[in-house]
Amino acid sequence: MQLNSRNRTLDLARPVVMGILNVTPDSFSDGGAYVETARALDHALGMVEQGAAIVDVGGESTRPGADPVDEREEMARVLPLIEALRAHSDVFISIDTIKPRVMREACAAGADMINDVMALRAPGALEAACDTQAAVCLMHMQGQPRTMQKAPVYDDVVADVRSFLGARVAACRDAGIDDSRICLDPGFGFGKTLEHNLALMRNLHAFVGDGYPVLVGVSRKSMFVKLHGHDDMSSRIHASVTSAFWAATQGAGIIRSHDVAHTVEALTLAAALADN
Ligand SMILES: Nc1nc2[nH]c(SCC(=O)O)nc2c(=O)[nH]1
Repeated sequence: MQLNSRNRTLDLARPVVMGILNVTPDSFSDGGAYVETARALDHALGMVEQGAAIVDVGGESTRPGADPVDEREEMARVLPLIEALRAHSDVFISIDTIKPRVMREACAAGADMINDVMALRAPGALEAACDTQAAVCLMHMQGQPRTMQKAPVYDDVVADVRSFLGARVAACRDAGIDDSRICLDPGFGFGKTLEHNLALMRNLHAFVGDGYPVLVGVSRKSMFVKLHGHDDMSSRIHASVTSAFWAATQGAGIIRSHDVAHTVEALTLAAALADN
């Protein structure tokens, strides 16, 4: 299994880690820590050193309740970092954005992948993904970040999310985006209760069976607070790393994580235990 962009191929024979780099003042987990480009670059290169195969750059927080950011501000945050990172590393760079203009400018600056929590539904997003020839991650979200956690409801969350992603894949094909550039993501915490998230985790093999690399993003998310009945960062990190191990055993291809070194270790153990 691999993921192609216009001039890079990501080998997914074994699951890889996508290191999260939020250059946003309000990101829930590390908001504001890496806003200056030099510090952000340092952190990105550190994650590469720890074994990240992808660095996911985000300029707009999509945590529940987050305020939207205009595209000029978002580009001001992400483009200097993408340019600097491209100049210092050949790591796969993804841009975590829903805005077509930001997609285009980020790819022109050196990004290889568009990570879109709206699955290219914004007007112009499919065209941007097609024209840039970037790899794309299509993620499921029910509703909008500001309100998605109010009362999410599904007939059958696994079937509903798979059906949505299937429809988005069809839209990508119609737009001329090759299957080899697509990965899929159930969107943990994006319009899901704890029970919905657990059902999706339990059924990751079904998503894997749909034939596209599966990206899993549970890192430091509040679903673990509800599961464990208490909230501290180390507890969220332990649960995230354990989930990474589980996802790897179920065939996930990409694990999105704030804690790269620990997640790389979990995937190394999963590979060692697999009969491959
Ligand atoms: N593909 C993908 N992209 C994401 N961007 C965020 S933003 C909130 C956070 O960093 O937890 N979450 C995800 C995720 O789960 N999947």
